[in-house]
Amino acid sequence: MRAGIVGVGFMGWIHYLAYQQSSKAELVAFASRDPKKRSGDWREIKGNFGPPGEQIDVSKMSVCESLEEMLADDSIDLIDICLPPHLHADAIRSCLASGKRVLCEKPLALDAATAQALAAEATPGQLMVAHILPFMPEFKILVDAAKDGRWGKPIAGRFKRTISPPDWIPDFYDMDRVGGPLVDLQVHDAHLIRVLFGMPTAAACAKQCKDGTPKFYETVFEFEDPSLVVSAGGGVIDSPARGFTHGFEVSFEKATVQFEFAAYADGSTASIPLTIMNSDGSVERPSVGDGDPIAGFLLELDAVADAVATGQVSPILDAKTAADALSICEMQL
Ligand SMILES: NC(=O)C1=CN([C@@H]2O[C@H](COP(=O)(O)OP(=O)(O)OC[C@H]3O[C@@H](n4cnc5c(N)ncnc54)[C@H](OP(=O)(O)O)[C@@H]3O)[C@@H](O)[C@H]2O)C=CC1
Ligand SMILES: O=C1CO[C@H](CO)[C@@H](O)[C@@H]1O
Repeated sequence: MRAGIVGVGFMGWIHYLAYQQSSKAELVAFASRDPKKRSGDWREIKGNFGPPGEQIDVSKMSVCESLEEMLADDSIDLIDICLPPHLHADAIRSCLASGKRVLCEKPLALDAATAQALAAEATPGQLMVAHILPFMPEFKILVDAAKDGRWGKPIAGRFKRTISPPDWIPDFYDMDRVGGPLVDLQVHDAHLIRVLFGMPTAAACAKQCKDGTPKFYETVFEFEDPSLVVSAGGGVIDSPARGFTHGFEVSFEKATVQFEFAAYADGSTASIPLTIMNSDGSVERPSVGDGDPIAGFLLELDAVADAVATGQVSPILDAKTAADALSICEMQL
């Protein structure tokens, strides 16, 4: 698969690193407004995981000033949209109109109705959404187990995702530009909940707001099956001390699976490693690799390349499921 990235920021850089490791997906182009980045100087890119940006070799790539310029290149199979959320819908529509396939970073759009419309406008398999959790080894085991039934059905889940104030993201609480912590952050867990448990029918959400946008919340979801016990919590705490934490405890009929990771401002980390508590009382701690954050993105891009090659899109990348994730976020507004 020959891909071109639009938007060279944190995710553009992380995707770039994953393309370098892929044998299925090749990055052949990128579009950036910034002449420095077009010259290969990506050193000022900042994010909250992975290595810092570097000087990259652009000599074998098609370097564009705009998405439109990249869309004119017939040799590109897929546009990889790494733009801020408020630009996703227009960029996707331009790509669809040019007949390009698209991988768009989460959230698919700023609201569920737009996301559903985009999913409907795309031809089958044309639009995919980069929800990363199901490709991260600690989370992938949940999706694999729900699919193959190794521990029976998933019956309960508690999900947590909390960050410090994301001062590096302009307009974070603006629902028309980023969407705040529900749409920008909890959407990861919302997508996972949708994949594992199906679509909730209602949500009871306790929340604190900033300028009318939910900032910190704890939510219990209802499903058609009243026996499912599923909750998600987190948001933004008022301190830079703990930059990021995420985790879960998910019960299947025959096993409970636990994981948590936290990164602190002093450079320390803490974790509950992936742990499986079997109903017979045994405890397992499966190996999940060396913790390289690029590993999940590599699996994600390879799954996208497989979809482009075969026409069969993994349900994890499905645009309608990504739109459902936004509906789950909106249930809590
Ligand atoms: N899957 C995950 O774990 C994560 C996903 N994300 C998602 O990835 C997406 C991008 O986020 P992130 O990389 O952090 O954002 P950044 O701000 O770091 O990068 C976005 C890039 O888009 C381009 N851009 C910004 N504004 C404009 C504009 N007005 N017009 C055209 N281009 C613009 C810029 O690139 P240039 O200078 O090259 O034009 C900018 O560097 C978001 O949807 C976010 O939610 C973010 C973090 C983690
Ligand atoms: O996972 C993430 C970490 O937090 C950021 C701020 O909400 C998100 O954009 C990102 O998707």
